[in-house]
Amino acid sequence: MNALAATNRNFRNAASILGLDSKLLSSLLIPFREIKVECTIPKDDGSLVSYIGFRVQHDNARGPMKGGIRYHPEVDLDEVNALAQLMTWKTAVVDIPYGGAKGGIGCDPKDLSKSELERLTRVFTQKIHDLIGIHADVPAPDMGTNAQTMAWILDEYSKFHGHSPAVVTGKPIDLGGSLGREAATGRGVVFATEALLAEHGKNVKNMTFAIQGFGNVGSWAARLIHEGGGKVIAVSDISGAVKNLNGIDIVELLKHKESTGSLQNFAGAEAMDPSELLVHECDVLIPCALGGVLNRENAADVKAKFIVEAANHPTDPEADEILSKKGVVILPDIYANAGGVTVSYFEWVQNIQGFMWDEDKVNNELRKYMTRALQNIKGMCQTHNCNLRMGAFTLGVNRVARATLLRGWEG
Ligand SMILES: NC(=O)C1=CN([C@@H]2O[C@H](COP(=O)(O)OP(=O)(O)OC[C@H]3O[C@@H](n4cnc5c(N)ncnc54)[C@H](OP(=O)(O)O)[C@@H]3O)[C@@H](O)[C@H]2O)C=CC1
Ligand SMILES: O=C(O)CCC(=O)C(=O)O
Repeated sequence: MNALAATNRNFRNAASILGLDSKLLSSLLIPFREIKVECTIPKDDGSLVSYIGFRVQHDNARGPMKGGIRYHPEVDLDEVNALAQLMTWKTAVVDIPYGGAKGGIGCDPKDLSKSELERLTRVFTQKIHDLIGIHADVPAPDMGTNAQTMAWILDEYSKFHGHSPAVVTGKPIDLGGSLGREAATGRGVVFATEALLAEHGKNVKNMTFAIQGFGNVGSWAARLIHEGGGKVIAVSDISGAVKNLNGIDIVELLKHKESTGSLQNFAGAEAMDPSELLVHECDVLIPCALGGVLNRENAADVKAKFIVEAANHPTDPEADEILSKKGVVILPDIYANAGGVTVSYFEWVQNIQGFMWDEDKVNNELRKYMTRALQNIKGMCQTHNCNLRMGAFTLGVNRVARATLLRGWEG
C-alpha cells in the first residue's frame, strides 16, 4: 500500500470513529492545492538537467500551511500528498496554529554538487514563491535538505518579496534560525519516548535501542539517548549497519561518520545486515529514515516492545495490524516526530516578534508541548477505546474539523 493510500486509510478510520459527516470528510481529505513544477538547471559541466518539484498545500483551517521540503529520488506527487496530509494532523496534535503542507524534488542530492543544489533550490523557489509566504505556507527541511537549503530559499524568496526570515524555518542561526531547531526533531523523539516509557514504569536508562537512519533526526535521537544513559545497540544509514550489544559509543560514531562519511569500518561496533536492524532484539526500535520500512514482510519478526516513529509513515497499515496483535506499542509519527515542526513554530514566532529565545527556553517549551500532546492523545484513546495511532489521528482530525466548521461554508 503506498503512503497516500495508507494515510487516507488512517484518516478515514479516525473520521469514522469521530462520526464525521461525509461532506466534511471529503473536504478535509482533498488537498487545498497541488503544485508541480519543472526545474531545469545547468550542471557544472554545462549540460542541462531537468527535475520535477512538488509542493502540496493540504489544509489551512488552523493557520498557515507548514511542512518540510524533501530531496530524494523517490519523491512523487502521491508521497508528497501523503506527507502534506500528515502535517495537517501533526500540527493539530501538538496544537500549534498551522495547517499542513509538504514539498519535494525527485533528485538524488548526493549526485549533485553544492552549486548544482543551490541552482536547483533557487529555480524551485522561483517557481513557487508566489504561493508560499509567512502567513500562507512556510517550508522547512526534511530528508535530503538542511539549514543551507533554507538559506537559499530565504535569499531567493527575498529577491521577490523583500527580506522575509519567517518564510522558512530550520534556517542557519545567522539568518534568524532558532537555537535548538537542528536538534529539535530528535529531541522531541526522546521527550516522547521518555513520556511513553514513564507510562509503562520504565525509563531510557538501561533500555536498548535500535535506530534506522543516522541523519538529522537519527543522529540527534541517538546522541540524546546515549547522553541519557540508554544503550544504542544498532544503527544504520544508507552505507550499512553496525551493532554492539554493550552499547555503541555514539559520540565516537558521530566523529567516525563525520570524518569518513559512512558508518562502515567503525572500530567500536561490528557490521550487520541493514535489513536485520529492524528485526533485531531490542526494547525500542526507532525508524528515522524512509517510509514503509515496516511492512507485512518483516512485521511478524520485529522483536522490539516499543516502536517510536521518528520517520514519517515508517509503518504500513498491514504491519500496524500485525504489530498491534503482537502487543507492540507504537508511538505514531504525527506525534513522535512533531518536535521539529514545534520548534519551527517557535522559530517563526521569534522571527515575527524580532526577539531571540535562549536554547533552554526552546527546549523547555518543546518538552511542555510534547508532554501535553501525549496526555491529549491518551484522552482520545480512552474516550474512543483505540490505540495510540488512532488516538493521535482522532485528536488531530477533530481539531481541524472543528476549525473548519467554525469558519463556515458561506461563499
Ligand atoms: N528533519 C526534520 O526536522 C524532520 C524529519 N522527519 C522525518 O525523519 C526522517 C529522516 O529525516 P532527516 O533525518 O531529516 O533526513 P536526513 O536526510 O538528514 O537523514 C536521512 C538518514 O536516513 C538514511 N537513509 C536513507 N536511506 C536509508 C536506508 N535505505 N536505510 C537506512 N538508512 C537510510 C540516510 O543515510 P546517509 O546518512 O548515508 O545518507 C540518513 O542517515 C524522514 O522520514 C523525515 O520525513 C520528521 C519530522 C521532522
Ligand atoms: O519543521 C517543519 O516545518 C516541518 C517538519 C516536517 O517536515 C515534518 O514534521 O515532517
